[in-house]
Amino acid sequence: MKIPFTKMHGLGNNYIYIDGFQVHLEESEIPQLARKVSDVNFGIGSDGLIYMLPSEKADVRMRIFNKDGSEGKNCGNGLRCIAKWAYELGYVTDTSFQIEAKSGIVDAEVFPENGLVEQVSIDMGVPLLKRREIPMVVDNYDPESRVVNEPFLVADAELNLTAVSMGNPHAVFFVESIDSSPVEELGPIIEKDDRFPDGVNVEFVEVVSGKELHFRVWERGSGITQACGTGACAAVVASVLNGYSTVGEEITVHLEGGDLFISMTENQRVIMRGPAEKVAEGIFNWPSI
Ligand SMILES: N[C@H](CCC[C@H](N)C(=O)O)C(=O)O
Repeated sequence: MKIPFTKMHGLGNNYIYIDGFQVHLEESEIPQLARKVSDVNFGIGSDGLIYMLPSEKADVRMRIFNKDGSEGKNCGNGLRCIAKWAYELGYVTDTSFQIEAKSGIVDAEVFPENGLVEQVSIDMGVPLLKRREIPMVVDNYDPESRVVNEPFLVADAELNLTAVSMGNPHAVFFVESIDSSPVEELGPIIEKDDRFPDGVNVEFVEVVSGKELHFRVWERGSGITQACGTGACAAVVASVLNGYSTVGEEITVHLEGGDLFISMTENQRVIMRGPAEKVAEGIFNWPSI
């Protein structure tokens, strides 16, 4: 089976995109296809696969699969690239429209120039903050309680956890210096920690000021990536919860691949603005299983 694909990235967080308006994938083969296309040696090379589809609830639907084949519930960089792609392909004609992700529906706005989209704004909605919503194991905690600057001991390290769900789970740790943050050492351990029954994306954040954060990430199912849109949103929410940042102010998040501009509104909605870039188009030879 020859599958047309487009490779796009948001600040270096890159995926292989397949247009489900044109290509039908068998449900059972998608995880293996995601693993295959993500493999830089035996496939194409990416952080995962994103499948754009028609939606019955919104203008277009996004399904995201990590490098390991697991399906994510949301993807900020993916949403911006889907918004770009859907507009440029003519599946949407307005510059404001809705995208359905597994975790819910978001409002997207594109800013086309000569029919091409480079910048996208997404209203990511309201974060989920209750321990049971992250989700985290509650044990002897109140399931309705929030997890803000809570001691979190792991692998002999004494960290302080702020947990945020942007439809997908994030463990945010504030550190003195992003350059010495233990992403490689602790990311894979925390990702699979039993306290997170669905696994977790792991972010380390250095506060430069209330309006500027440095950020590194170990993504659930993909490992270290150059950027994580939902993670950057979670970092901003965590910064507000910890009193470093202020609601209503736009915060610059410096990720390894570049900057995202994120604000949390008075009614707790998280607005993310940033780039979406197309790298290549091609045909993937997929021996249907
Ligand atoms: N690894 C994430 C999905 C991708 C999120 C990230 N690439 C983004 O831009 O938000 C998860 O399993 O929840």
